[in-house]
Amino acid sequence: MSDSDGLKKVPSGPEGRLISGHVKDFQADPLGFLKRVSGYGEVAKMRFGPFQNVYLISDPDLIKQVLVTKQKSFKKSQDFNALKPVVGEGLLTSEKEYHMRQRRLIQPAFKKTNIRSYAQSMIDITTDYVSKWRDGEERIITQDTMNITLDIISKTMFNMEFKEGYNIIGPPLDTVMHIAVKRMRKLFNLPLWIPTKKNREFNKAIEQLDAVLYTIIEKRRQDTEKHEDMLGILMDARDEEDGIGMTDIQVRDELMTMFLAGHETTANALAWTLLLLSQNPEAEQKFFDEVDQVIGSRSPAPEDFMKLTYTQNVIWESLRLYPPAFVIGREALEEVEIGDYQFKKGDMIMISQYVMHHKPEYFADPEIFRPERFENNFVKTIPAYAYFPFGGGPRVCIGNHFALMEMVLVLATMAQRFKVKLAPDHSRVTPYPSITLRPKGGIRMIVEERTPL
Ligand code: HEM
Repeated sequence: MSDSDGLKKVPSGPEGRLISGHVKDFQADPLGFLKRVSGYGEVAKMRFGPFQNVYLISDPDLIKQVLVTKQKSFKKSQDFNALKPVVGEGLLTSEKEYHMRQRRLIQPAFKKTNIRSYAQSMIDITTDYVSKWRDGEERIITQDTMNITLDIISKTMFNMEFKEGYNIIGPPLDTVMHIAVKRMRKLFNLPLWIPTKKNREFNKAIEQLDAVLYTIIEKRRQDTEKHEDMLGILMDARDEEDGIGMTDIQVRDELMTMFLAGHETTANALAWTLLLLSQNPEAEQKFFDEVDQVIGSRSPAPEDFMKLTYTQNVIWESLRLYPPAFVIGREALEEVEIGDYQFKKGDMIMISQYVMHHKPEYFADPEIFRPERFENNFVKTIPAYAYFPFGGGPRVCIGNHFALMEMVLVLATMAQRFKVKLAPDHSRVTPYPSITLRPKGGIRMIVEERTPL
């Protein structure tokens, strides 16, 4: 059986507006809207603008088909084009053979053994950062986690120190991100060569970032010493098949991609985790007990990561409730069957980690923060792609191990000295879906000194 759209099974969905379809509903409350739409079934239909059909897929097996088994029939959704002026043809935005080649070249920088060597920087940066915290002071914790993760990515990528890194890259990166998010959300953007105020601001910030990155690359090209940071690994990488390395433009695109993909996601996850721990005293106590038992009063060490198993589960549970990447988009490159559904070339597919991670079929009491649920290989007991904070298939997050290790070590290093609690006059913290899922308006917390056992 097939309907007029050529679909074998016919998805339903909410009534949309005549011209704009569901764009306004999505923009007004992306999370609430996606949750509502998923109620229409494993595949639900929406429309963005007059002609763009969009389907939300909320079944683990169908998700696996899109991300893994039939991934060749899809490309990343068009909204990623808004990021191209920033990240060029970096891993996040490139496609097909080009993407596969870049991924092969970059993968060694993320091998577990290499990530281990970044672990000490993660600990040192956090230790140094929290050494300036004062007992009882109120801090904007979302800003702190952003500073720490930006510092970590600057240091592990090209050995750049925090002040240097943040002062020159932070402000233009903020401008670029702010405008890029707006461009991603709009149905239509004026081309960047039209000199509107926003376009001029955007282009200027990109020029500033480029100036910094090309100077660093140029310096490295002239430097004969071997460097163990990510930039060193990227610049030394040679393709197994043709023996060719990356051009300066490719290195620049990949560095910008790592900055963009590699700090805001982790910063938000850390901020959510600190909030969740402060709201769940039992879990918080278990977490402190583990940190005290494993690390005590000595300096944290990279090997502690493997022993901090409860802390790892705290992170998994936080990524479940507030997945920083809350939705993945794909566009069909050709007619393709997914389960009993047939999609047409140009159809857009949405897959939402936020929706899937809150489903009671897979997660009992889905709104409750319970790190223990991840014990005993829990993820293996639910269908693959019911839980996937880092995506899946050939485009799975390349920084997944890096991020997990970073979050565990940052959290444990902080907890060794401080406990945080929400500022008493704080209103309820709600998620704000920007490119990543941020705590709306930031989080202010009081930091209290604690003494490890
Ligand atoms: C909690 C932290 C993080 C989360 C939740 C996260 C999530 C994701 C997800 C869901 C994707 C797949 C997007 C898609 O399929 O469309 C992705 C891709 C990517 N992530 Fe992450 N990420 C995190 C941290 C990082 C870090 C620390 C780095 C780098 C140091 C990084 C670099 C990348 C890159 C380069 C891609 C593109 C990979 C490709 O397409 O080949 N991410 N990330």
